[in-house]
Amino acid sequence: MTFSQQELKEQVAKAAVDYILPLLTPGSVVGVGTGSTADLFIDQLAKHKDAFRAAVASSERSAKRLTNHGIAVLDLNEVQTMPVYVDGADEINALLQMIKGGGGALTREKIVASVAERFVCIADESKVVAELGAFKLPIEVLPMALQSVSRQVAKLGGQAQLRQGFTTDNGNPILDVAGFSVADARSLECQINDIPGVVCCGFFAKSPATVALIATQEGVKTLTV
Ligand SMILES: O=C[C@H](O)[C@H](O)[C@H](O)COP(=O)(O)O
Repeated sequence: MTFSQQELKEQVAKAAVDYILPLLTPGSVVGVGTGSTADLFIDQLAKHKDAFRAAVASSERSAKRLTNHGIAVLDLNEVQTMPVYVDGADEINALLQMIKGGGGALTREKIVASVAERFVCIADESKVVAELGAFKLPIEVLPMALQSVSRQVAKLGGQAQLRQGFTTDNGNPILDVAGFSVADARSLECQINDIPGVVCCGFFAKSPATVALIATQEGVKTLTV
């Protein structure tokens, strides 16, 4: 029997809830990511509403899904710490460094994750890569800096393309950048962050995941560094 990608995502969403439940108390706030895998995690988390107090969402989309399940959603400014942040990824390597932002939520994801004690990445095995970079790197940019950032990105070896018809929850456009050589994702993340006008880039390399739960045809595997 071969599991579909959707079934693998469902399996890892369930595994994520099993993983985080021992970390929660009735007063805990859970950090919640964005995307199709995070959606399934929210659906599973909703079965355990008594195990925690509330959630902080990394997007309007996730906030709505949480609220629809009757889970209280707090503004991040109301929260000092969270035991865990759970989110998907577009790519993840053996160091648990990721590319995120395929859904455009990268900036809020990075912010919410930074407040949590652990980042639990949940993904199906198609997201695991030897080297980051086949997935175009999303960069959230201030509108006035689209062209200047694109030129700076070209100097770093990337070809930037505006994500058409899309603005983030913060009201900004996204550049999707192909062609980077990503031998050192951490260094490249810092270089991109330093470009004036960049709000956030989709590398999560300086602060990788704490643990990755990866759904495979042989079951959910737990990866740590
Ligand atoms: O902005 C979107 C997020 O970074 C997602 O975590 C990422 O795109 C993975 O999404 P999915 O679980 O739908 O593949």
